[in-house]
Amino acid sequence: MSLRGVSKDALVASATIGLLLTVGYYVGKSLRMDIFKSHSSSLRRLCVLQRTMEDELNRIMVACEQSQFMANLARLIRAEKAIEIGVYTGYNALSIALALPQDGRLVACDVSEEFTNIGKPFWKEAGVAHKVDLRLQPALRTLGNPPLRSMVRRFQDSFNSLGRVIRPAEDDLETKSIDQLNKKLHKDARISLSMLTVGDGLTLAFKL
Ligand SMILES: C[S@@+](CC[C@H](N)C(=O)[O-])C[C@H]1O[C@@H](n2cnc3c(N)ncnc32)[C@H](O)[C@@H]1O
Repeated sequence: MSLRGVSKDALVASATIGLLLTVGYYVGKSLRMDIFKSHSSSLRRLCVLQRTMEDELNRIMVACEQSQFMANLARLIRAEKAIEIGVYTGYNALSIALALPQDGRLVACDVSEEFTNIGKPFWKEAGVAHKVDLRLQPALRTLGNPPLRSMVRRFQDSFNSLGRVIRPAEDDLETKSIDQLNKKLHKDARISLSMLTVGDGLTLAFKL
C-alpha cells in the first residue's frame, strides 16, 4: 500500500526518525541544563574564592577540600537544615546551601557585614540566596534561640587550628578553647566522634 506514492515502510521509517530526533533533542537539552547548572555552581564558588584571595585575611577561609567534603556529607545525610558559625566571605555557606534542597535553610552566623558582603552577591547568582538566613550578631546570641538549638543534630567545627592545638601557648586563648572543646567532646558519651586532618582540622560529632 502507498499513500500518495509514498510506501508504508518509508512513512514508518520517517516517523521513527522524527520520534528519535525529538527524544534526542529533549534528552540533550536536559543533560546540557544539568552540566550547565553544575558548571555554574563551580563558577560561583570560584568567584567567591577569587574575591576572598583579594582580602588580606584570606588565610581564615575554609579549605576548599574541607568545604567540598562537608557539602558531600550534607548531601549524603540529605540535610535540609544547617548552621554555619563564622561565615567570613561565604565560601562554605555557598557550598552547603548548594547541597541543601530548594526548600532547605542555612542559618549563617557572623558579626561582620564587611566580610559577608563579599560573598553574598554570589549566593544570589548561584540561586541559593533564598536558603541562606544570615544573622549578623554574635553566634551565641543566634544559637541561644530555642528553635535553632533543636537544629543542632550533627555539627562540624575546626579543631586543629593549624596544629597549635597540640601544645597551645599560655596566652593563646583561641587555641586553648579549641583544645578544651576537643577534650570535652572526647569524653562526651552522647556523641560518636571522628577527627580528620583536612584543612585546619575537621571534627565530626554525630549525636547518638
Ligand atoms: C575562620 S572564619 C570562617 C570561615 C568560613 N567558614 C569560610 O567559609 O571561609 C571565622 C569567621 O567567624 C566570624 N566570627 C568571629 N566571632 C564571631 C562570633 N562571636 N559570632 C559569629 N561569627 C563570628 C568572623 O567574623 C569570621 O568571618
